[in-house]
Amino acid sequence: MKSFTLEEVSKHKSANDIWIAINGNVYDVTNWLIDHPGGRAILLKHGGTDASEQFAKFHNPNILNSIGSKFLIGKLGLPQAIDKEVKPKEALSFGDGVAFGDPQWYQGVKSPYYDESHYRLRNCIREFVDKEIMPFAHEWNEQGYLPKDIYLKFGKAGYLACISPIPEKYLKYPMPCGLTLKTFDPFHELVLADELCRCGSGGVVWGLIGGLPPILHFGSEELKQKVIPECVSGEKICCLCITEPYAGSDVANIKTTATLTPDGEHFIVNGEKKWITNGMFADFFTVAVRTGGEGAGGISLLLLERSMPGLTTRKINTSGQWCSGTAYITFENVKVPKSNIIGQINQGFKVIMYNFNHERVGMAIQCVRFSRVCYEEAFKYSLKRKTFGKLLIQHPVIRQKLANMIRQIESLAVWTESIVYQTKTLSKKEQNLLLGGPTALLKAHSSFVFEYCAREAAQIFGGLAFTRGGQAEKVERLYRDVRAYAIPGGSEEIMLDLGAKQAIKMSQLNGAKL
Ligand code: HEM
Repeated sequence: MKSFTLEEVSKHKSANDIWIAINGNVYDVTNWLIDHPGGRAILLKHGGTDASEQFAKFHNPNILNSIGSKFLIGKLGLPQAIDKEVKPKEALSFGDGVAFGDPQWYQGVKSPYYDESHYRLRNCIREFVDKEIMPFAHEWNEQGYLPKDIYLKFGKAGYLACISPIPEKYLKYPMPCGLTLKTFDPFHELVLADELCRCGSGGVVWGLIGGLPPILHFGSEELKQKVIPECVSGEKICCLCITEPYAGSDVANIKTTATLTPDGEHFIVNGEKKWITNGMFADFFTVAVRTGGEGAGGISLLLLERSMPGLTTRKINTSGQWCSGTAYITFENVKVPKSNIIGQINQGFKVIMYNFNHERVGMAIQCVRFSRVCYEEAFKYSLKRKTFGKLLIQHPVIRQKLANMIRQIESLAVWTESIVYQTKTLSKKEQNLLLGGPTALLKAHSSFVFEYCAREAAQIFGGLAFTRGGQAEKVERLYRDVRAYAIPGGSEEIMLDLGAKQAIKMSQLNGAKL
């Protein structure tokens, strides 16, 4: 990149030719004068100068990577022709270094859960998110979908294979950062999801994560070959269709029917599904249907395809998660080959339940990072915004808010890691017995913490958090995304109730003297 001295920059300060230096880079903003949302006058006032400090007061630094990149013409060099090479100081921590803005183990605190392979994955995915996702999260949410390109990039880099670890025979691209299925553990999954959530958008995260687990764990080999390779490479998308207008957390009562044709070769599917994540973009639909009598024992899971006549998707306008394609889906006499059944007939409830704990822990992991994002953004802002002659952070009331966020985030993070460790070490049978209750309670706790942090961060940002885009972009968006963590995947109320009921059951099993 070309290098300019500040003296050279200072010669460009008229409306016809205006340069500004920000954070060591030089921008030619002549063509941006008319469009600049902060007005033309302020750019003219700072034309020809290093306006890094003033810029920091009013902007989300991300815009330098998105909008700013269009005007970037070079970097700010030293007055001498040759830049002196400055040796960076050995960083104590990984990331931005904001205490509690990243997990403790990034900042020198010892953890038993992570080894060199997790560090490597963390470093790769951070670079990917910073370059390919973070600068565009706002734009994608506003437009209401993720560009096809990002699925392909994410798939090609191997990350889609890490969401639920996929056997190597289905992978078109290798797992990232030298990982193999053999060395992969649930903490790699945690690191990946956690780092992905730094983008500060539940919509982006859900948009990228598809509904593969039922096929992966219970599909026939033929179905696996048909669906998994293309979904893991990012070419196709698979969604999970359980919830209906009449049955949300009450899964056992779904009404969509699948009736066998007289020749026994096909199912005819009729019914509706609601709030289906990725439903607008999906090529494959794993659909919970009623094939038998009432209740959990009459449910099966079927694979449907967009190309099947009678399947229609309609967009639902939601308050958050704007780019995850939430859909209302109708099935009118959709003819589905019998071989598209996932698992055994009338055993679908087990297939659905099989992944519930995994999904709930995943949501807790996301809530931990989203809470951190809210805290980190508010923390940074409180160090630059002044009110009543003092920085926000100098007001005890603001420090109280930040401290209350930290104590909740850290305790949630530690509990989440502890449960992830159980999923790594306990057998599936032991997990079913021991983890259902704690996982339900963790999931409920995580959305309470997330909601608290989003609220408090929004209060610190004030009016900026009431504005879409700009400095509080992430906080404003996450505040809207919170409901997607408090309701789906088992609402807070159902999770708390399940947790309490499991506590009673476990006490009896433990032989507690009650
Ligand atoms: C490459 C240069 C610049 C770009 C790309 C840029 C871009 C933007 C954008 C996109 C916004 C809308 C709010 C947001 O999304 O953050 C904005 C607002 C603003 N900008 Fe800039 N800007 C630049 C330079 C500057 C400079 C040097 C100043 C000087 C202080 C400035 C002052 C402002 C102000 C006061 C606002 C309004 C803030 C508000 O609504 O609260 N900008 N700018």
